[in-house]
Amino acid sequence: MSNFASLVRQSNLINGQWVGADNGQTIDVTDPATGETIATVPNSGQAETQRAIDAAHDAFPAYAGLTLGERVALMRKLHDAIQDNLEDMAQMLTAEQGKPLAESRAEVGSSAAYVLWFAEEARRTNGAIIPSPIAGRKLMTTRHPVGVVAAITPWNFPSSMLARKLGPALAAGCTVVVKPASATPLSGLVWGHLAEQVGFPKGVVNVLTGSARAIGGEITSNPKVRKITFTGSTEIGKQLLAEASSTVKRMSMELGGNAPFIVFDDADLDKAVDGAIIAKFRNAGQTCICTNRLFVQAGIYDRFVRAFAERVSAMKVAPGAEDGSEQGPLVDDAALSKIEELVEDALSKGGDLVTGGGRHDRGGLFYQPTVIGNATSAMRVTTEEIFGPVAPVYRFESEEDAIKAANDTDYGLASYAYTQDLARAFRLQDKLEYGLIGINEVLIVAPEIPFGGLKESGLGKEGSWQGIDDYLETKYTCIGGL
Ligand SMILES: NC(=O)C1=CN([C@@H]2O[C@H](COP(=O)(O)OP(=O)(O)OC[C@H]3O[C@@H](n4cnc5c(N)ncnc54)[C@H](OP(=O)(O)O)[C@@H]3O)[C@@H](O)[C@H]2O)C=CC1
Ligand SMILES: O=C(O)CCCC(=O)O
Repeated sequence: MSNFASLVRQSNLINGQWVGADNGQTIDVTDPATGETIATVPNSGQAETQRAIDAAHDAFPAYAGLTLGERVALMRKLHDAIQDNLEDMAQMLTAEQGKPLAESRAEVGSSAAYVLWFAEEARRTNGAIIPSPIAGRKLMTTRHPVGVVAAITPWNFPSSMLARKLGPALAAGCTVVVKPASATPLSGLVWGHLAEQVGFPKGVVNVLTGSARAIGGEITSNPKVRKITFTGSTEIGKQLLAEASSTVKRMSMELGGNAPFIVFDDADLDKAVDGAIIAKFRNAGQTCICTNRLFVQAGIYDRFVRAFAERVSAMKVAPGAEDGSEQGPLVDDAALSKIEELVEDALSKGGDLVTGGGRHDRGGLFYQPTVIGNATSAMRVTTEEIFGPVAPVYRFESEEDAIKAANDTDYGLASYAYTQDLARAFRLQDKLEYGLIGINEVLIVAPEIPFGGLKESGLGKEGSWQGIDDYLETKYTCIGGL
């Protein structure tokens, strides 16, 4: 476990106590690059979840009652603690998730940045004075923390996805129950450790691992939970929305994507290739804003595919902790099998294998960075989230055709386009049905921006001035008889 051993927590944090599962069972945490078990965490269920929710509920009045200055000071300390432990947290992330160390460092750095951003946003949770239409009345709104928040996070960005939820929740004055993904629980449990270390009162941050169904079932049905914030698959998101309807909770959903990456004839070819490499292969393609479909205009298609494939075939595939690794392993066997199926399907339907197309010589969960040319809408990769290092490239003729194809999906999270035509860029802004649009740029996420999907990609925004709104209730008060 090397350097990060001191940060590893192998128990749940419930009401300030580090405890195992009631049944004593554990889940193995493995390094996807080697298959080795690096830790075990509790396999908790409904009863532990109920206790964590009770703890958060009991801690809420006192925590919400802290002065703004006290809350901001705690948030700043949490930010500093993440910065101080950045390298170890990054190594831990790579060990359990597999992404290259450089990407893990960026993710943990961005986690700290979210905490700082929301510490500052807490100062701006203003209410309003409303001009009264009737004499003798004062009308006003005030804003209040929603109460207990449950955060369910995915394995692909186990640190920053939590930062976007814990940051606004704690800044707003909410208390939290966190359920990290079973594949990457250490990067979630460490937040409990750091929160405790910097002085958040017991019960404010609770973290528990275990059965998704049992923990999720308690979270959605327990009336003490006032808000659920989830990042993960659209399938589970829909299930949580349905289950939580019985207790009418606030819901924030960051779900799947099917990002188009459109290259027009007038694009700067080198920049488009650079962008496509990052947008497709970051985290081995396991990012909800990763490019799923590359649409390339006929006039530049051959040159783009040649240049792109050349770069793709030169990528260094290696364990994330190895120097210069550009693509690590996939997260698990299911992910690997799914990629194999999708590639087989695309090739059987006329796809042209330009590079890659199979398991990597490194064995285990490593897959070759892959480019498939002449992709068509009949292929599964057109409608399904690939979540792996496979790039299908489609040829198109006109801007209208590209926009139509790009929007032809139930998803609406991220989209990218390369063009040097300014008017076209603005047309794309209007016409692409996506929550995030990158024109000539792919690294478009930051704490300052509202991250969130349209259509079946989600509900609500994380980050930006909007990111704290979902953690606050607005109350309206009318004072009459003045
Ligand atoms: N939009 C995104 O960022 C992500 C998209 N995905 C997409 O989803 C596919 C499947 O990945 P997967 O990890 O299974 O994603 P899931 O949506 O299943 O998992 C995300 C989180 O939800 C939890 N969860 C799963 N089932 C339930 C439930 N019934 N109630 C409450 N919580 C639940 C998981 O717990 P546990 O880990 O214990 O199962 C995990 O913490 C990926 O291949 C990808 O296409 C996946 C992750 C992130
Ligand atoms: O898409 C995701 O799964 C999270 C993206 C986070 C980032 O780009 O920093």
